[in-house]
Amino acid sequence: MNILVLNCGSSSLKYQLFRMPEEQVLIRGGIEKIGSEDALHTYKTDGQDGQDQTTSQILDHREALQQVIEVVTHRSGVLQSVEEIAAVGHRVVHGGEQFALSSLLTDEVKRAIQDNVELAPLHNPANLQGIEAMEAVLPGVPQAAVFDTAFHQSMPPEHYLYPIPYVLYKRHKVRRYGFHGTSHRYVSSRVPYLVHRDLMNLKVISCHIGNGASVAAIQNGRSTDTSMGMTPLEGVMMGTRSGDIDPSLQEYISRKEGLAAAEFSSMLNKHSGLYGISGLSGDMRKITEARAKGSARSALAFDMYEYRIRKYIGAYVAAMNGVDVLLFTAGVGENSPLLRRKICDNLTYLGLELDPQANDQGKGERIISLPTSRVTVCVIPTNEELMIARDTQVLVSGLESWEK
Ligand SMILES: Nc1ncnc2c1ncn2[C@@H]1O[C@H](COP(=O)(O)OP(=O)(O)O)[C@@H](O)[C@H]1O
Ligand SMILES: CC(=O)OP(=O)(O)O
Ligand SMILES: [Mg+2]
Repeated sequence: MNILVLNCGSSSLKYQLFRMPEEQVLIRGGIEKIGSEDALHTYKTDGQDGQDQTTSQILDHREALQQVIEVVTHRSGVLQSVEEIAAVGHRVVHGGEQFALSSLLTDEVKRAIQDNVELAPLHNPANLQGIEAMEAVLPGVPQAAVFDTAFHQSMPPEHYLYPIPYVLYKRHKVRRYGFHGTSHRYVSSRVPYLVHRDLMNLKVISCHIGNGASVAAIQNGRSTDTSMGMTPLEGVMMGTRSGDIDPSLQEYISRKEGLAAAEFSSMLNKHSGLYGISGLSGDMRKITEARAKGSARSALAFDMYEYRIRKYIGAYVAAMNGVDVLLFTAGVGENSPLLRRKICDNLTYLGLELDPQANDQGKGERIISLPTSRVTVCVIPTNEELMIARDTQVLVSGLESWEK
């Protein structure tokens, strides 16, 4: 069975086509700058060394998906026709309180995603566009939604409520939801394979450090707390997002700078974080390079970023009354030995002993602490797309009309 997995952003789209249950990736690709004259589509088929790319005018997600289907079924030679796509799985960022699990897409589920647009205005509209465009391009093909928020629905109320008037939760669902759940679920599910212990008896702190970044406390296999909140802005410092700030800054800065609410929100989401402090970039590779060349502002940005992640780790050790496994994942977490070392060098009070060689030189899924360490530190490359393909396979296999 071939399953197409889609991650639709506001101006981008990432996709992978899986052959299931073998879990073989037949083709992976992405389109950037959707809505412009020079949208860029890059893709790579299984076994191919380099990657192919084309630029063309792509005005919306429907056109983008038509091009994906055209590449998958014709240009790349991966499939012969669209008939060979058995199901589609979508990353949906905000599922609100309705979804603790992935779900087949029905009109009711789509309405629920629409209802949550207000809670994730940057993400959910693009996810819905992708779903509707796919319905038009592949009518009748079953589709599933896999929610970033679902894994964190296990948080208890004392962790997910804000200490503000309770009526706001009742009236408007103002609470913490948490994100990157598909990634935290995937990487924590890999822990038993690495440490040979039962996840049900482990306290795990999972650091998903990519463009967006979040830390999760996972106890007995379930998320008990996580750093992102009602939106993906709360928590640690990120590439361009501030993470936690004093809420009074809004009133003060808006008055001083004459900013409207939307402008203030845009400042926190797009002009803050590593980018805001360094004045250079939100990309950790550029910050690391500039820091090495002596840029004081990039060094400051790096130190703040590391410190704010470490504070959350400390908080979650306290929250769970201990930690057995500390794991790093996503673009920065997987690829920055420097960040991992700086974090771990300041956690020795936990009895944590990093293995410098394994941290610097190893590749892929691995333990990077010494055998004597009281906390096992791991790097586990995330694979949200595989998780989405697996959930979609399970969901469509249960369909009565299922014939493929
Ligand atoms: N070798 C590396 N060293 C440090 N940071 C890296 C490296 N490779 C990628 N990154 C960082 O990973 C981030 C992107 O992470 P990713 O998980 O792909 O994000 P997203 O899925 O949110 O777009 C960027 O900030 C990028 O700089
Ligand atoms: C929810 C979220 O922050 O996602 P991303 O890291 O892909 O921006
Ligand atoms: Mg990501």
